[in-house]
Amino acid sequence: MLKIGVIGCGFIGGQICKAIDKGIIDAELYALCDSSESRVQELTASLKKYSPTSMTIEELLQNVDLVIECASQKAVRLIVPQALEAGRNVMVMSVGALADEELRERLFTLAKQNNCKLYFPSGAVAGIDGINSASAAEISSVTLTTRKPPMGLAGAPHVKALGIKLETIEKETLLFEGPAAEAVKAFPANVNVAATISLAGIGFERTKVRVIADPALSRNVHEITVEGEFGKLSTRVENLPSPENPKTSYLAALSAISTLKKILSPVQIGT
Ligand SMILES: NC(=O)C1=CN([C@@H]2O[C@H](COP(=O)(O)OP(=O)(O)OC[C@H]3O[C@@H](n4cnc5c(N)ncnc54)[C@H](OP(=O)(O)O)[C@@H]3O)[C@@H](O)[C@H]2O)C=CC1
Ligand SMILES: O=C([O-])CC(=O)C(=O)O
Repeated sequence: MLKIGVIGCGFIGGQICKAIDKGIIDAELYALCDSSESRVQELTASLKKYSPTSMTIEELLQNVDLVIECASQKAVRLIVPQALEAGRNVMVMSVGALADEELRERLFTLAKQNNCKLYFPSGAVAGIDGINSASAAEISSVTLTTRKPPMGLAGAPHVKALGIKLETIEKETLLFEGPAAEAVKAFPANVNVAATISLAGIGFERTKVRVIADPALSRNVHEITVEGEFGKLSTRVENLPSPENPKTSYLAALSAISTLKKILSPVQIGT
């Protein structure tokens, strides 16, 4: 049975572990790692079937078949190269880290050299399948518009750097407009989806992103528009935010669970 190690025991990590524990994913939950040991213990205590071992990153990488990163962009830079060097397959949630071209090339080269797979779930958006298909021909434009309740954007470097007072925003306000390469740095915990869209489509410089704070919203809304030789594609998802981490939508965790099921299934549906 596939041994899974989860790095990051927050909302997404917790949902993945619970899905494995319930038998929704036919794999063994072998190890956990988090910067906070109490978070590991709390998650382990909530499980019924598995009692994964709390490990350091180095121990975890030596002991599992598939490493799941659901921690932070910083963690991707630290962990994913080591995991691939150790010959492990890796699922990455903090995809925004791949806006760094040097890191991206390194990870893709290491995956190839070591015959490993890198998985990037669709996350909190719909339409990655369509972008993948469309990219087999010419794509002329890709735009992501993300709308979140203002406090869902709290702590973002862009918000801090500009001194934006989120609590005083009274109407829909455009906070950022620019290429995905900049968006994922400006909002590292909010628009990782922009990175996944960039990887599937026309890259981090040509993918355009708008981030809007809207106090009228209670959901995280992601809209994608793609135009190309295939025609035009538009998707819109109104995501319920996680009650534990309002920056993250529930669908993002479900997409990780669904990707795990796909990895383990002999039947592959969709692009
Ligand atoms: N691809 C996508 O569509 C989406 C991606 N994401 C991204 O996925 C990641 C996980 O999201 P979520 O579960 O909501 O986040 P949470 O903040 O709920 O959980 C992340 C956990 O990982 C821990 N952590 C961070 N860095 C490290 C590290 N280097 N080593 C060990 N543990 C670490 C955190 O600890 P501490 O709090 O102490 O830092 C925290 O406990 C985030 O980067 C998020 O931005 C989220 C939504 C959608
Ligand atoms: O969960 C979401 O709505 C999207 C998100 O935070 C991200 O892509 O980083």
